[in-house]
Amino acid sequence: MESFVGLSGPSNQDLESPLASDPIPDSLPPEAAEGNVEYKLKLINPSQSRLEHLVTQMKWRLREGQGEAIYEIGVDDGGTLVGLCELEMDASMKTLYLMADKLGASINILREQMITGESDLTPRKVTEKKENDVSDNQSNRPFHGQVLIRKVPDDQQSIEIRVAVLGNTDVGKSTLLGVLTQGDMDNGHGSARLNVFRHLHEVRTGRTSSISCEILGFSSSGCPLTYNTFYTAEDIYDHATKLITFIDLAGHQKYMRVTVCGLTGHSPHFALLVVSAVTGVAGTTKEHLGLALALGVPIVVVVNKVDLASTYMLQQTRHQVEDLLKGPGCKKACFYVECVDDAYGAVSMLISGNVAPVFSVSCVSGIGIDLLYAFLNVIPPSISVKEKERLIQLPNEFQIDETFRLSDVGIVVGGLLTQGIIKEGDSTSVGPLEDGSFFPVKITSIHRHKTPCRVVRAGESATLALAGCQNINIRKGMVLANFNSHPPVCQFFQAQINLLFHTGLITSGFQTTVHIGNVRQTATLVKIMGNKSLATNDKGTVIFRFMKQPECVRPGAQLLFREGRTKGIGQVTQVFQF
Ligand SMILES: Nc1nc2c(ncn2[C@@H]2O[C@H](COP(=O)(O)OP(=O)(O)OP(=O)(O)O)[C@@H](O)[C@H]2O)c(=O)[nH]1
Repeated sequence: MESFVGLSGPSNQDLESPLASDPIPDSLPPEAAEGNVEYKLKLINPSQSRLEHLVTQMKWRLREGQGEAIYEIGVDDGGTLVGLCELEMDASMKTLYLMADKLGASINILREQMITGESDLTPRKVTEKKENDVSDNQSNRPFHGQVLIRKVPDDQQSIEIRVAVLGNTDVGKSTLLGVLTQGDMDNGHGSARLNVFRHLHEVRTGRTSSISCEILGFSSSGCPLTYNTFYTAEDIYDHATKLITFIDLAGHQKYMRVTVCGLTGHSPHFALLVVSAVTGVAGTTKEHLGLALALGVPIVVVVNKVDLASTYMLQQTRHQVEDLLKGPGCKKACFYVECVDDAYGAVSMLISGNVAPVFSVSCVSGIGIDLLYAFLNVIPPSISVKEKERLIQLPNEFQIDETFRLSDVGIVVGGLLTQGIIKEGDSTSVGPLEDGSFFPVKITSIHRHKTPCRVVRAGESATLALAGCQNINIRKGMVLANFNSHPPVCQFFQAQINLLFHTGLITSGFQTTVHIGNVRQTATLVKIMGNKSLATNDKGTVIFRFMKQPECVRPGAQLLFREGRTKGIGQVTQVFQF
């Protein structure tokens, strides 16, 4: 484990010269056998058997991308942008439409660009003339096409991505979500954020204190579906082939606990780290970045409020962001997204892990918002299809992070299904109770995004109405699981930790708030293996004991702990079954 930027205490980051952003590559990396990206040099007049093979291949790429595949046309397997003349490109696109049509998939042309030479802007000639070449009598202008193919898997309503929104207080996180999901600009005085707030005191103070989720849909042609055109979340959910769920988190230090819970409990695929162009990297920015990195959540930076910043200010902020991202534990280069092509290119860079895309936007003038939409339309889930399928095969486990008692429905719980599949009408059990036991319950109805549905699969969040548990005290941190599958309930667990910051030494008896998934509880450090104490940056194997009730914790789960300025991260290595 490395020490993480922003979680390693209050020391100042080293301010060296800014890291230059990487130039856009002239060729693509070689085609990967796995994944959802396929390179095709050309697709001209295929025979029937070749067409069938191409359709099977497209189906496979769509499965790899969990419903989305990217086709790069005019590119050879090695990644060289060879290019096609206009007629070849048209013929290839016709074949691509035919292939997609056979699968009932939609096609969205992301870009069709002319390939130019490296040193000058002269279009590169297609040098090789193949047997099937139809380029005669055509201009030799070679094109490269990038196409998004989308087919929502039969057992899903839409392709879903969860995006956490992080950043210091007042940088415009709630406003940005308001603008993206409502489709209307802000007035600079908080008009756009009103729909995102959950509590009256948030409306009064303008400060987020709780976690709120907002959805943004995309149609199969890539159009954003917002409340500007749809009245309800249900309408958006019904019409979207892709759905982004934003998790708006609190920026103020006072609500850091809520922010940590949102990150650990909602398992976001990506995080938008919002920075104000005016105030730069300030307040909780570093700590939020550190939290996301510790949990392995890929980061996209959004520099907001560019309408208020002078060119000098914006440059200063960009330099600060570059310094922050190249710091220890992060080590990423910035990629500034300036046009739609960059927005699409930023996706593969984000996935490579070494680069963080940086958008510059204004929620008031609307600058850069279209680029964010373009990017969000094409981001893929950050877990592989194999991992998703593995999780679906496991016994059910639904992590509860919200509970409600509704007069007409009874007890309703909200949370994330981390493994397995649950269906309406299933019998399961809820726990652990104070004595570590589970209590049988029935799932009477399921809602996703305020819409009724019958099935939830691993990786999806939902709200479930439960019957048979009126007298049970259901709390956040509990799980729904089939008791026969022996969910790992423990009071004591072992973890490998990295103490990121503490003013002195921690020894046995030290108490801290531990976050593991939806679990948040004070725990006592009862033993440090092979050592008496740990200081800042020390790593060690320790045993924790939950102070109150036992919890359901799985070996391998990531762990965060904090108490005042003390911070640490780690991984559960063993649980001592209750
Ligand atoms: N001029 C301008 N003002 C903006 C922009 N984005 C947000 N604001 C204003 O900035 C203020 C703070 O915005 P919020 O969305 O509440 O900020 P936040 O990051 O969610 O703050 P917390 O909830 O405390 O974490 C509001 O008055 C917004 O109108 C922008 O791009 N330009």
